[in-house]
Amino acid sequence: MSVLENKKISFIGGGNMAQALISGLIACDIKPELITVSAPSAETRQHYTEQNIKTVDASTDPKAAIKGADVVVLAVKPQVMQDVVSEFADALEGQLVISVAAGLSTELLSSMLGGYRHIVRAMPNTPSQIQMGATGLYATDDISEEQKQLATAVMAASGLTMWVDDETHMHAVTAVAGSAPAYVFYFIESMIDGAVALGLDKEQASQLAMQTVLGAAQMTINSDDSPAELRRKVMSPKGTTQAAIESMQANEIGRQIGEAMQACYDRSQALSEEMK
Ligand SMILES: NC(=O)C1=CN([C@@H]2O[C@H](COP(=O)(O)OP(=O)(O)OC[C@H]3O[C@@H](n4cnc5c(N)ncnc54)[C@H](OP(=O)(O)O)[C@@H]3O)[C@@H](O)[C@H]2O)C=CC1
Ligand SMILES: O=C(O)[C@@H]1CCC=N1
Repeated sequence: MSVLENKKISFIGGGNMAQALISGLIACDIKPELITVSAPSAETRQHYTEQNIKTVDASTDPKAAIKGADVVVLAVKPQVMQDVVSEFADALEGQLVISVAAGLSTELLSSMLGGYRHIVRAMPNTPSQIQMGATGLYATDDISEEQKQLATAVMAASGLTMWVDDETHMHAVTAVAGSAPAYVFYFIESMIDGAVALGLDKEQASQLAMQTVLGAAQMTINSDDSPAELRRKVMSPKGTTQAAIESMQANEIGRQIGEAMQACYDRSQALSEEMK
């Protein structure tokens, strides 16, 4: 029997990340009737009503999503987290709380929730929408093995899950998973622009770039070779790929990606400081 069987899961916030995770749950045959979304705007609520998901008007009845829930997923922006959770913190009665907010530590979340301790921190990414997500998870010693299994099941509906045992590693998870789809989209955008500059039309350029990234990513998963070895197998000596890779190396693209990830990591740390 699935850990999620008959579990009621409430989402506080119904934006991009909530929708991605809900899509995963529904694809795993979780009944929409067991899911509730709390959001202030009628437009967002309507979007979920159309999927047969229960909704709650966060501005008039913020505690309604908490009552009877087994799991409460906090999916609002870090900057509004304190205001949002203070509306319902005193209604929590042992539910597992999973926060997907960037930067906010379990200690800070606990203090925002008036000392509540059943909190798991998760950092998913938007490919969760197609069950191809990658989620890092962290729990304090207050979380039982059963609660960890429940948190794993909620997030695994959308893809890969990985627990870290040092909370500071959640900043690195954000840099390599949470924010990282955006780097790949940016890379694809740039490849399309490059191919258009070289004379292909946009449709041709898009199809070739997207299929190439998909194929290369799948190869890194299926192959016993490391990404570096796979790269070398494309590079014929004095061939076309060598010319491209040498251009990238001359421009220190690898170092620049590392710097971008450091900026992501630093911003994740700074968010936590700003919210204190
Ligand atoms: N987007 C991503 O790729 C990722 C995001 N995250 C984290 O997920 C969280 C949400 O991000 P994202 O989904 O992108 O943000 P969005 O802006 O798409 O969604 C935020 C949601 O919060 C809702 N909201 C605002 N005020 C309240 C309130 N008082 N009560 C209930 N809901 C409220 C909004 O409601 P309404 O629609 O009605 O305005 C909206 O649905 C953030 O903390 C972010 O760090 C984590 C990993 C990846
Ligand atoms: O950009 C952000 O802050 C959020 C967290 C990770 C992905 N999106």
